[in-house]
Amino acid sequence: MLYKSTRGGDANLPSMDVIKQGIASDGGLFVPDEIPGLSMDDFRMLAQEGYRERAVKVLSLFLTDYSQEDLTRCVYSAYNLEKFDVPDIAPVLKLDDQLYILELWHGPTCAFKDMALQLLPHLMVTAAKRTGEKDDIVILVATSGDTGKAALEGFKDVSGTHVVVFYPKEGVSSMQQLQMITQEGANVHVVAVEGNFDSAQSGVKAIFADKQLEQKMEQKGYRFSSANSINWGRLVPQIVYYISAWLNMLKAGEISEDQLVDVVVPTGNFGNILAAYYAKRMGVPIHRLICASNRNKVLADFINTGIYDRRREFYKTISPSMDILISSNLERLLFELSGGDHERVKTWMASLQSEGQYRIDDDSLHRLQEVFWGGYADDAQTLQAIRSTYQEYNYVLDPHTAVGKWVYDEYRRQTGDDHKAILASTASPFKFAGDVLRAILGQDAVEGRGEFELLDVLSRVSGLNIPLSLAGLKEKNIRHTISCRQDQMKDVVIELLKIDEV
Ligand SMILES: N[C@@H](CCOP(=O)(O)O)C(=O)O
Repeated sequence: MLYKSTRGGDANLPSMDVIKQGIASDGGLFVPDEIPGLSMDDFRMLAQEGYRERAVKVLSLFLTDYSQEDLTRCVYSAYNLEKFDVPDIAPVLKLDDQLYILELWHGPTCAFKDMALQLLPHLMVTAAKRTGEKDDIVILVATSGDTGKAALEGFKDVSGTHVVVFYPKEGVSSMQQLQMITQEGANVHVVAVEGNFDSAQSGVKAIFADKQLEQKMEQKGYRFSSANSINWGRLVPQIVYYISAWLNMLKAGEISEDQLVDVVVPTGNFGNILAAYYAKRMGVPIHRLICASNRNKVLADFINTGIYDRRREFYKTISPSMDILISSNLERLLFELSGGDHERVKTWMASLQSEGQYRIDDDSLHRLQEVFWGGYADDAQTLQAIRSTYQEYNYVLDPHTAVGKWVYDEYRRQTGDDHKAILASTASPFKFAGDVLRAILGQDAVEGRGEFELLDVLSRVSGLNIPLSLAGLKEKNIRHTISCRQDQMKDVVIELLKIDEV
């Protein structure tokens, strides 16, 4: 399987190069030349297997230059009980006869990002080794809260790699910030950026595009890569869990082989729902992909109108990981919708850059709306979804998953669609204990309580254990205090890596 850029530049690259590179040299994103399929016989066989075997099978279809032994080693090193707190890795819980929750937060940082970022370091190091890479890989990450910590945890002390994470100073939850600024490891740096996630992501992309800096890096024996979902190595592991969720339901007799299901994904950067789209293209009988936005509803508006317009107010919400107005991965979907027309993709992306908006053609919009449905929930609706789900099912949602629940209920109300649905649950409620408790118990229960006291209260209310990685933060020292403006990010990287020193 070979890969090419959505913008027509790089082509015919094997997956190891694509994973090492992160982003294409023309600024586009790497996509596979074709999307492999799974037959019903494959599905029947995989239904009898565990998460790891399913992962090896799916990865082997996309990452064809990796040997079976390498993929097996990578997968077994990533998904095990030292890293995840349940043997199923990504369990599916039946909420009622209609809705199934795919819990993606049983990894070390309590967010769905672990599903890919526990694996990516192994894929990256294997790629470096097998291709005879001489340079150290410097991974730049922009985060709205979850990717940063997951990347730090995945890559910490991985030899031959360095990680620099940029997060919006006021734009992540207190627990997310604490997770990042206490990060240990000799090869990691965490930097707060003035502005929002889009500032951090645009800053990182500008650094990737800086050819002069690239040359200086080369002289120092460094090359850049990404751990965001712009890197194809982030997306493939995410396809696995949608396939696995459907297989779990099939095996449990909750659905039959030809029964279509809907998939609901709360998303900001569009990577998570795009992975579900690829799962559908591979043969999982998915009916609708329901894209759930928070008040920053640029994606929901796009799906409903075909106009992507980021020229709007940016809101800080209680689902901060989705506070995003420039959704990087949409570019890959645009490539698919346009039938692989990289000239059209380039025009849309250029318009986004220069005008802050673009409109897709009617054919592409029609194809988009055949598969996707978009809706949104504001903070009040998010809190209400947490409260009602708790009251009705005694199940505690985190605010991001609650956005998904609200939008799903709205979708059913508006369309009458009664397919069974899988809701991607993207984070543990303990990461957002204050807002979750405010929804369940009211403001008074939260007032005056510190972050760790809130964890205790949530544990009592939910009957769940506090994840050890979050409880343990109490004892950790703060190690990262640097902050900068977006226009200083490049200098910060130069300084941290000592690139200018002779
Ligand atoms: N929601 C993310 C933002 C970056 O998205 P990614 O999927 O491209 O890594 C976060 O929490 O950091």
